[in-house]
Amino acid sequence: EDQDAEVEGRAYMAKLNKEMAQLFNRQTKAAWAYESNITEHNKMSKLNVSLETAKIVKERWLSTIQFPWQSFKDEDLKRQFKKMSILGTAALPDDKYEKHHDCDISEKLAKSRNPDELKHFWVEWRNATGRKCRQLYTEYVTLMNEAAKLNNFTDAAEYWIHDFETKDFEKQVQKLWNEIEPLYMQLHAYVRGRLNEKYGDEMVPKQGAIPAHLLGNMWSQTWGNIYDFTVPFQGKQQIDVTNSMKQQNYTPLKMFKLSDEFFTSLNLSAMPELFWKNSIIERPQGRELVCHASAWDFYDGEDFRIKQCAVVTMEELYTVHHEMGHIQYYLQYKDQPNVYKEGANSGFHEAVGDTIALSVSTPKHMRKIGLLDPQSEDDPQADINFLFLTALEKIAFLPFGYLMDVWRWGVFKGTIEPKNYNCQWWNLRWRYQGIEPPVHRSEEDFDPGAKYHIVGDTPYIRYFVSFIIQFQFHRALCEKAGQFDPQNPTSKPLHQCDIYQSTEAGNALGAMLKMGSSKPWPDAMEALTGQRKMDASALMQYFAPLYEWLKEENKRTGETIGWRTHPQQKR
Ligand SMILES: C=C(C[SeH])C(=O)N1CCC[C@H]1C(=O)O
Ligand SMILES: [Zn+2]
Repeated sequence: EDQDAEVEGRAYMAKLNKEMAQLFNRQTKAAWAYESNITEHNKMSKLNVSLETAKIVKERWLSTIQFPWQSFKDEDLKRQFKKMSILGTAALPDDKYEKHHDCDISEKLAKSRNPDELKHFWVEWRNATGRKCRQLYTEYVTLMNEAAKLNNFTDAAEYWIHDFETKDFEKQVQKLWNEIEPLYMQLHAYVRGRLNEKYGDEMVPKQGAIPAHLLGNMWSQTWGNIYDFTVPFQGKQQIDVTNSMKQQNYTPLKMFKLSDEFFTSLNLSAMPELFWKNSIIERPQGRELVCHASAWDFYDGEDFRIKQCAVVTMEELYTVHHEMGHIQYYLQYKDQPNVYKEGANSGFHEAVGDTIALSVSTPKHMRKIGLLDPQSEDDPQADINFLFLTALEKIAFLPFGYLMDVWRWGVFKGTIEPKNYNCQWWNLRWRYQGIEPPVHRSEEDFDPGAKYHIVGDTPYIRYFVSFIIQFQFHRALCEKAGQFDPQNPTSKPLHQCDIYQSTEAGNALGAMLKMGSSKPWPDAMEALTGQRKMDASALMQYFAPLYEWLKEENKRTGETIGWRTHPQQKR
């Protein structure tokens, strides 16, 4: 009768996928209504719909786990049952589920060159956000661990890591970081040297950690905003194309159309009419909304949206491509059963747009689309400048992308206790990023809570994974586009590759994206790159010329590599 159970299971799963699609469509609509117009009414209806959805999902889960799916013959049907037998936070009783979805905070970004003003923004932001959330966060951690245990996980760390379907995942990401750390140390030493020149020994000690508020980003997670005074060779072609975009009257819509055209040039899907009708690409007047950029799948195969308060800058042009990458993934796997409508793993979903942006950001491509003077040529110094700007976005990010969930895994496992939340946060920030707070911090503060993803319950290691695998994707696509030769990697440098208009590359990317999560991610990785593991070699190959330059330059100027002194407790 196992045979009958499998036949019945197949019909059951087909029906369940259709029902889940409708449930998720309704839930996503309610979430969109709230996040695009924050009112008490929209908040309550989002919550009610979430509770109703959780109740139905839990009922279906109870019948799903009744099936003897582990003994089914059909591997694909088994995979669908396996995925559907993880209930997640819907396992929580209603009153607890409700509390788990609170403490959402919109975020703004601050940039200036006045250290006192920066310090003010840095401190005030944390007083207005994280500090208020510490107690709630502690309760959230308890609930998350409770939900994890209801799903037969030891704690929420195991539940989150389970998503990557990779045994020894934590070891793999630690190994990747160890391979990249020497490059990060060189970049850190060079940037600290420039900050020391600008702000002096008192504020930026030559051998110490870098004060967090001077790096051009509220969380010191990317350093692109201080490119102007840290660039290796001044006076070269201006690769920050923000001014060109403004001079050419770029609008947010034009930025999205530019990105759409890149995808169609690869023979990938154009954005459907509904996307242009339903998306929010500029901050609307007269209402509160969550401005953190996001891409939405409404699980009906037609309705896909981006919500972004886009402004005309180069940084935002990259975010546009990042979000459009999510939508492209949704479009490519829209015919999969509902249960497979996700990335091969969550890092894949974050990597698609960034991979495209690696081509878009090249001076070669910027000249093609008229944002860079066509006469300007790629002399070796301009080339280093370009690699340096990309490193400020990609290499500077890696320790932050790594430590965010190292801290949270510790919190969920209980190795980081509430009484040490902030102290352990700064220990990790010092150890991995070589930064320190500009003012004294105590356990009255809750600095992790100043980051959207921490209070928004969004895992973060996906971005670390994305920043590694996007270079593997880029290398494979460049090879297919005839713009990189693995036998002779320096003949066509990887960082100068632009896959624009290559249908070979686009077809290969599309084939991987169409899979959704229907196969374990190593199969998807292999389909595009021929590799079955995450591998830092593509990233190291991309940045090799910069790495060599940094080592020579830091030796020439006698920079100390690393940060000797422990965080001085600021008065
Ligand atoms: C753009 C998004 C939405 Se999925 C984002 O949260 N990112 C993209 C890169 C890192 C991370 C962040 O902003 O912290
Ligand atoms: Zn994303």
